[in-house]
Amino acid sequence: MISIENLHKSFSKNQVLRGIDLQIENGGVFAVLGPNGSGKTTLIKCLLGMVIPDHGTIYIDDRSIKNAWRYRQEIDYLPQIANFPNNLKVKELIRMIVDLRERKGELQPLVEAFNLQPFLDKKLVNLSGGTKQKVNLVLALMFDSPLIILDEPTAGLDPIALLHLKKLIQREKQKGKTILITSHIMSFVEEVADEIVFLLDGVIYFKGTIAALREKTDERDFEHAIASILKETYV
Ligand SMILES: Nc1ncnc2c1ncn2[C@@H]1O[C@H](COP(=O)(O)OP(=O)(O)OP(=O)(O)O)[C@@H](O)[C@H]1O
Repeated sequence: MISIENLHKSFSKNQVLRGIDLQIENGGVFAVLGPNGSGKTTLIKCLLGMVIPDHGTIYIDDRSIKNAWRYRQEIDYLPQIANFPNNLKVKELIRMIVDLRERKGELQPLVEAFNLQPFLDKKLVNLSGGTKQKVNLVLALMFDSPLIILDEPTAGLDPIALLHLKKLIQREKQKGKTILITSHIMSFVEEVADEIVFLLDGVIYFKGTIAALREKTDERDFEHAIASILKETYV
């Protein structure tokens, strides 16, 4: 279980997280939502130890992550923007990540799902944006960790790849894993998420099911429910 208590993070005068309290139970798909710049990636990076919070504590399975690092071995992560050396071939990149993680990983079914076989000998610089995203998804899903964090996983994917991604997320969920996702694609969130966590003004505005959000906002569907919250912030 992830437990976050009173988390604060500012970048100079920009107070991004202003007291996040959040509990994520083990098992299920949780979508972290919020407008651009609301701090979704910052929150995720705090969980991964890539951003150090100014204040507050994060526990994963009852252990504080402060000054710990081993816990990261049990997390698979798809960054929003992955910056790998462009002159590497896809198969070289995969081998490098396998070596770094010192785990074997299950590669072939994912390569097949995303139809990446023809690209394994190609350099990253020569791949399209969507193909790069498929490679990054393979790297994020191949290690069978109990916690998977996917920052904007649908970015650039064609409809077939999107279908495979949804299937893979369901498959990982059925194994009892906890999957955190950020996305601005509401139809995707509606299909895959068990619960949503909505970040607004640096705090958790809402955590619960989509049905509960519809009720809270008195809107007939998910997209309108989200729009009604966002409208308040755009005024
Ligand atoms: N390393 C950094 N240095 C300075 N400011 C940063 C840094 N990282 C994030 N920020 C700022 O923090 C705020 C939140 O950014 P973050 O990327 O967490 O938002 P987000 O909710 O993920 O946005 P989006 O939906 O656009 O991906 C933004 O104003 C951003 O400019």
